[in-house]
Amino acid sequence: MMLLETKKLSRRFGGLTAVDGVDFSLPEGQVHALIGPNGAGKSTFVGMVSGRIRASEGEVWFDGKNVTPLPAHKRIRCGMAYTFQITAIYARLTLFDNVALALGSRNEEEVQAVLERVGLTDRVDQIAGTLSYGHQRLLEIAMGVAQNPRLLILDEPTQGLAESEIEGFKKLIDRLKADTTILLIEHNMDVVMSLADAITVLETGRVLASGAPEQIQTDPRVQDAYLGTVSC
Ligand SMILES: Nc1ncnc2c1ncn2[C@@H]1O[C@H](COP(=O)(O)OP(=O)(O)OP(=O)(O)O)[C@@H](O)[C@H]1O
Repeated sequence: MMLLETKKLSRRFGGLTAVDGVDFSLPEGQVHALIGPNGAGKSTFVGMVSGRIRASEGEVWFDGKNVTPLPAHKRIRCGMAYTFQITAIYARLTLFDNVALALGSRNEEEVQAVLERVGLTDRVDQIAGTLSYGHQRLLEIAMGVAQNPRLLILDEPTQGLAESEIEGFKKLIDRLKADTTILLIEHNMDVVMSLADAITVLETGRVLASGAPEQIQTDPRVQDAYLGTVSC
């Protein structure tokens, strides 16, 4: 069954159509990467999926229900979680408090179990703002997985990470995908190719191509528009 579907989803900002009639489906259990050049509409698309941005037209279906009219907090209750391009942690609070807030519980075992999933257990009492940038991003993912989501949306999770942290991130996604369907906006093609079961390429708000990584990598339209490889 499809966990997430969008039907002719569009968003206009004044005269600009940022997302233009996107049909998209994501089966349960998949890691699906959304790629495309800057301004292609990726963040606007996931904003409409999560309910932070209102759709101009079209529908979002989640777990067999039309969630288009639901505000973001109700979609979270349905099982969606997301992290943003910019980190959204409580910088003055400890890791424990950050995760406890996301969990809605101060149960020590539960908080530790969440931190364990992202490999931050040894920093439970540290003030979040003093973490390295890479660790702050991991904490943010921890706050997303704390809700045990059916769908985890990650908007450019590796942006600003060091090479060594990116390797750790790939292992983290490998572990998380056993329990969670993942929609990943990502610019790093190495990360996309090693993690994604399927890829959708957006260009000027439209789906340029969608399919398995091998298919996308060799698609001449994608190479021309995005991957920058010369094709004959
Ligand atoms: N609130 C807004 N008001 C006006 N225009 C907007 C707004 N949000 C996005 N846009 C425009 O919509 C288009 C798509 O933007 P969006 O951020 O969704 O692209 P993106 O693919 O996520 O880009 P990037 O990779 O740079 O994050 C861009 O032309 C952008 O300038």
